[in-house]
Amino acid sequence: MTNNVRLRIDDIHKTYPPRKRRDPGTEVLKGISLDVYDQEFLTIVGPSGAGKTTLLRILAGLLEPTSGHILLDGKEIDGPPREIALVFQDYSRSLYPWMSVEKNIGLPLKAHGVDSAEIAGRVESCLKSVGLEGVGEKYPWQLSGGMQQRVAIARAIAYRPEVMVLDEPFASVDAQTRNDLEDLLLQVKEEMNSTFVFVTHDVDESVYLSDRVAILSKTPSRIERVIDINLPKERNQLETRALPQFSELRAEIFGTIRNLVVPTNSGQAPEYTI
Ligand SMILES: Nc1ncnc2c1ncn2[C@@H]1O[C@H](COP(=O)(O)OP(=O)(O)OP(=O)(O)O)[C@@H](O)[C@H]1O
Repeated sequence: MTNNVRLRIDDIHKTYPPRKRRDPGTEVLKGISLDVYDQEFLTIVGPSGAGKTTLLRILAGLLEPTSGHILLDGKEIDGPPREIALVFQDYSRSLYPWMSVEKNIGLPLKAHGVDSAEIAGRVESCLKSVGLEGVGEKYPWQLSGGMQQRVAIARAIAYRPEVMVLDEPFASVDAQTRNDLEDLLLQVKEEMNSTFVFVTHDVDESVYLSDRVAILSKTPSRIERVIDINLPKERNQLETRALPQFSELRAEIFGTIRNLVVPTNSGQAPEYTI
């Protein structure tokens, strides 16, 4: 992580328009400001429905904010910038079932005019990076869920993005695959020096992966807190998660979210899902 700001989220407000008469609309984001530094891994967590996906879609240029600005390297974005690659939770919808794995990975490159020899080289090396050598000619439906999500990650990294934006990418895979994919992301980050913006419901995952964790408040949301994850840079599923600082950080994040959902003096049992 450097001190250079890669993405600036500047006073973003978002109100979804009314869906029917008398509906006042849904105010989701209320003044979100946050700098994302070059080469950092920033994770956004918060109560369910806090607007995490809304914020990611805005910063990837897929959704217009009601007001505010997103600056990438100091320039305002007004559509999906080519420097940003996206990975969503639902890999079954993000891969085209009628295209082979290699065609799926090469598609965005082709769309940007990269020549076919270069595409073939990048597809091969990215499949290798995600541990899927030799599956290029298969179709997504011939692969397990975890493998399909690896393909989606390979497609994003083939693009060599400056910024990778990932919305709960591991929510639909089993626990072991999830841990493997977490380590894969950290390895990709090291190799590519990219900046990562990640959303998860899993507090432990946020601590394990991140340099910083931003916690959104309830809707209409603001940034409630940003927590520095001062863990050793080298992460390891067994050792890192066993560190006392790891437990302290997760307790701090859980505590912050719990207080957002149930006031501490309410006497109620906490009822929240994140
Ligand atoms: N297109 C839309 N039109 C109207 N309201 C919407 C739309 N998309 C999302 N919302 C509402 O905005 C709020 C925030 O949704 P969003 O999906 O951004 O939250 P989230 O924090 O990602 O949720 P979750 O934690 O459940 O994944 C929710 O109340 C949702 O119902």
